[in-house]
Amino acid sequence: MAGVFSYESSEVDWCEDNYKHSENVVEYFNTMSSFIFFVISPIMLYLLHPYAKERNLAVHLVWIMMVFVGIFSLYFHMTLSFMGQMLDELSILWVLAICYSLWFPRRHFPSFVKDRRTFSRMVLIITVISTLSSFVKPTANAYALNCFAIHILYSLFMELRSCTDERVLRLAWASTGLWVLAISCWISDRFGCSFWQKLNFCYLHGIWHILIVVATAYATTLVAYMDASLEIPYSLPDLQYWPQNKWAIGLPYIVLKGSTKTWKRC
Ligand SMILES: CCCCCCCC/C=C\CCCCCCCC(=O)N[C@@H](CO)[C@H](O)/C=C/CCCCCCCCCCCCC
Ligand SMILES: [Ca+2]
Ligand SMILES: [Zn+2]
Repeated sequence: MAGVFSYESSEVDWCEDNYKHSENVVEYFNTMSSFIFFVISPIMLYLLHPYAKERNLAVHLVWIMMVFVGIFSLYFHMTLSFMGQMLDELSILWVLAICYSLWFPRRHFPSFVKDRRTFSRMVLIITVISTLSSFVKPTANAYALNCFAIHILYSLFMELRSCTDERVLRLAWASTGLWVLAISCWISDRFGCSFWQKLNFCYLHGIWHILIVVATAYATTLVAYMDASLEIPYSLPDLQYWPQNKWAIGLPYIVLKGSTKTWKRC
């Protein structure tokens, strides 16, 4: 049992040289780049709060869980232990499960699913089964997780086919572009390591951490905005960027320009 916590007990080893900068930290840059989760998550919790308050406070679970993904990612790269690998991957699986439960469009529910509560229960059962199956062939987990991104992209494409709103389309392209950059770094670190070692540049997995967190911020705001337009249209959701809306770069978030439920009752 103690073996699963021991340094380098995972079968996965990223391109960055081990113990290059510290004898206690296996992959120094990959470990340090995990701090990006602790920077972006509180900002997103703050920016999404007006939408979460109006729609459902459970929305905050996404970025609370992202803090845990950051903690486990840091622990994994610091030790390359089997336990670190499983915690890192399983926390991502549960973030995905929360996103699907909250935001998967109702009209694409399977015919036997009547409402979101039943859909969330179905997602919960599938996630528990997937959690148990992840121990069968742990080296396949990361590939399975990346397949969800393909499904998210496909669902977004289907949803946005008829969309003409410039700001929404721009956010969708930005999220997709960031994800393409991120996954290129992940794949290149995995399969092109000897090339990057010759160039003495083995930091692509750390760069993936930074890009995927920003891609997640973009994608979660995009799906939350589409959800708000459908489920709470009276609140007149709009897209803005933090810290400076004029530049239309930075972190996207939702402002509610209309009345809230409470006001409506008065
Ligand atoms: C209707 C659903 C809407 C979903 C919106 C977006 C949901 C984002 C969900 C998860 C966040 C992923 C956080 C990634 C953390 C990375 C930690 C890490 O680097 N782990 C590696 C080991 O250190 C491990 O090898 C990585 C495994 C692959 C993870 C795949 C994550 C899929 C991310 C999906 C992002 C979607 C972006 C879509 C853009 C249009
Ligand atoms: Ca390494
Ligand atoms: Zn990582």
